[in-house]
Amino acid sequence: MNEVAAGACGEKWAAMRTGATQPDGAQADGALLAGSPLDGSLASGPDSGRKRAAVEASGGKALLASLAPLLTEWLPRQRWFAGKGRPIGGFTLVSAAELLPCTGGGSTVGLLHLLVRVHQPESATDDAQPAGAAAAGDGASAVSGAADDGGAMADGRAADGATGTAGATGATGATGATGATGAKPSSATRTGQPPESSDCYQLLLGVLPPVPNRTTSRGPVMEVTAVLPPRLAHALVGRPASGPLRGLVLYEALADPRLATLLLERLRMPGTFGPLRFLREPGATIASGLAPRPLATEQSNSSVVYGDAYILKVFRRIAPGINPDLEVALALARAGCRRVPAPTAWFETTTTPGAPSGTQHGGRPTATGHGAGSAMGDGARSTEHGAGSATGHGARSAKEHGAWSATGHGAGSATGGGTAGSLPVARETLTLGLLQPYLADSTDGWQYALDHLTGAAGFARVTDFTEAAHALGQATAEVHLALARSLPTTALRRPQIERLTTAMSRRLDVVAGAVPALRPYRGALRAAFADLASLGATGRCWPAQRVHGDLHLGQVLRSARDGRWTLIDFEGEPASPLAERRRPQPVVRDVAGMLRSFDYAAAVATRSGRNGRSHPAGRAEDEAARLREWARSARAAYCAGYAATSGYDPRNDPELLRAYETDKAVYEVLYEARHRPDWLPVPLSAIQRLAGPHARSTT
Ligand SMILES: Nc1ncnc2c1ncn2[C@@H]1O[C@H](COP(=O)(O)OP(=O)(O)O)[C@@H](O)[C@H]1O
Ligand SMILES: O=P(O)(O)O[C@H]1O[C@H](CO)[C@@H](O[C@H]2O[C@H](CO)[C@@H](O)[C@H](O)[C@H]2O)[C@H](O)[C@H]1O
Repeated sequence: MNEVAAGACGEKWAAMRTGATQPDGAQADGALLAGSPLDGSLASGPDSGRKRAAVEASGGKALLASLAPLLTEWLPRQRWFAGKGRPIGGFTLVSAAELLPCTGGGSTVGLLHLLVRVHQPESATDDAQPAGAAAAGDGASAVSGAADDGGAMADGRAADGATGTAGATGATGATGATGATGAKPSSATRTGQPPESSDCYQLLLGVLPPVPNRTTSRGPVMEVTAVLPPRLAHALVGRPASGPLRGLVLYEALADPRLATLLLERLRMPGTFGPLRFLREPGATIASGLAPRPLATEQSNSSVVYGDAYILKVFRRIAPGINPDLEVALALARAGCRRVPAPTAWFETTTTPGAPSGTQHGGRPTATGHGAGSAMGDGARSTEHGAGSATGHGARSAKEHGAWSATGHGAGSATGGGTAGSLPVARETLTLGLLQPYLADSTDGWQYALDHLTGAAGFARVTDFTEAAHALGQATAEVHLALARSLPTTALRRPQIERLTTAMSRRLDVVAGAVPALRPYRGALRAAFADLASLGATGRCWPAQRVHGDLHLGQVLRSARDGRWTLIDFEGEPASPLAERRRPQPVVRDVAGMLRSFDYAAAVATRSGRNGRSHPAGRAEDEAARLREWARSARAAYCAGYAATSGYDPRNDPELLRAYETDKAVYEVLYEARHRPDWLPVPLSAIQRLAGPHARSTT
């Protein structure tokens, strides 16, 4: 099995395959496996393409083929997997790196870092646009120079409608394998194939070595007896039946304190490791020896808390470009805003434009196109960041973005055979993880609100929450003011408002196409967008700026000590393309998000009942009225707090607010359908109300 070695990367995988435990009990050769972790030089250099090609032909392909059945079964069960309800058609290996050697010869656990593109048949939901952001495009362009066609595609899809196969490059990986964007439905249909889309996910897998369980005259024999200890049983991914990791046990690495600790160590001592770069904010220090614990909470990514001092968020669905969670938090922290936990450290990788086709398993072969587009394929406007490393992401860096956006990732692959370097496609940073101070004495707003609503000890009075909501409005306004000072601002005039409302309507159509329960309300909901469009047509103009983008009660932390609110998670709507999330938008977008969240909390409390018990029939109505009143007073207090700090009361913009609330509820229908189907009735109950005859008057 050594014959595949061509370049260090290939050798590595060949060695792994040689050394991997054989099912027949043949002895693994530990010496072959004891090499140091993959060398950063593999990620670049003159012959990296040759190495990549070799690996694609060998280890990467075999690895992916062996992981495919496991991932097909395991991924849909993950909270963070955004493709629930659609079959998985295939995978592309975007990058692979051993943070710890993963072969079976040693006695210690391995750690495998993967970026894997998951191909799924297209559903109507894949066309869903984040309406608010799309509309601000013109304004954003005025600042950043980015072109705006009002039609950015969802993550993972090429922008060019003529693209027959998706553009493909990869994050520079230790395997050098590349990822492929999914083909657009229209083009795929043209090729006679069912349309598909794809998303790139970050996986961190622990690799458990086999244990010696037999001794012969030649020494101990490794057999496939590796079993996860009971404390990690829930983290099992599976056991590959073939390939370089054949017979080893793979599991979710973040569940294992040893492996979670290793990640923190990498962040403590910044540097390049294979395709990964670990960076630290200048001046920040990170203590060692902090015990990790995975966070068990409702979230779209995966987080680990270290010794109650730090929290590391490992992003799951990876899009090209700096993640706004890092970008915005850095900008705010560097501008002196104390309402966000200042980023301490982060890790990232870089896409490689023009790399050869990816290592693909399953799905259609055409999905690994040869275009010069990005493997991460965030649509035509996803290359905004240029080659800037995360260290260069200063508070004003957004003003410099946009230079490459007009080239469009999809464009290079229009022929299905764009050549590397033939287009000025920038290398892009992909933010993979973010370490921030952990606010141990805090409760997130969602829990805090539910405690009030369900009458948990000390939280019984409905009125208690209004004070907190007022303070939350003030905190939101403070952050908005700081964002307006630090990052680009613009104005939304008639054309942008038209685009905004068109995008909102389009998102409504797409989500209704995917979630039948939404369909009966479509016409009535559209009225909210039409009212805003009419106002825009009269010449009304709204300021736009960088905002949080997905503000809700789960994104705010309240200190138990002094009631102070902190805002977290500036990632924006995870289901929306990154380029759109980074656009200036009206602050009302965030306000609407929070107002929807008060409604969500009341609806969830209604569903679960006080203290988790259902109500006697006679009291159910009283209780529903109490919860409605809770949401109404929280809403009023929040807006009043916002006005007190900023001088702008969002309630004075009822059309804008209603349009954004409606759009948010539509987004929530899609989000819940994709991530938490059980929760779908929550946004649907709001949809009913927003579509009802009183909707205009209740804003
Ligand atoms: N700095 C922090 N301090 C304390 N808790 C935090 C911090 N950051 C996040 N959390 C907790 O983790 C949860 C998920 O974090 P979030 O950034 O929203 O993740 P995701 O983007 O995956 O949804 C939050 O609701 C909060 O409970
Ligand atoms: O926190 P994320 O950035 O991952 O946001 C996504 O997931 C949220 C749920 O975790 C989702 O928020 C919805 O549910 C919340 C309660 O769990 C509620 O507070 C929000 O108001 C509601 O929108 C969010 O929409 C989604 O983007």
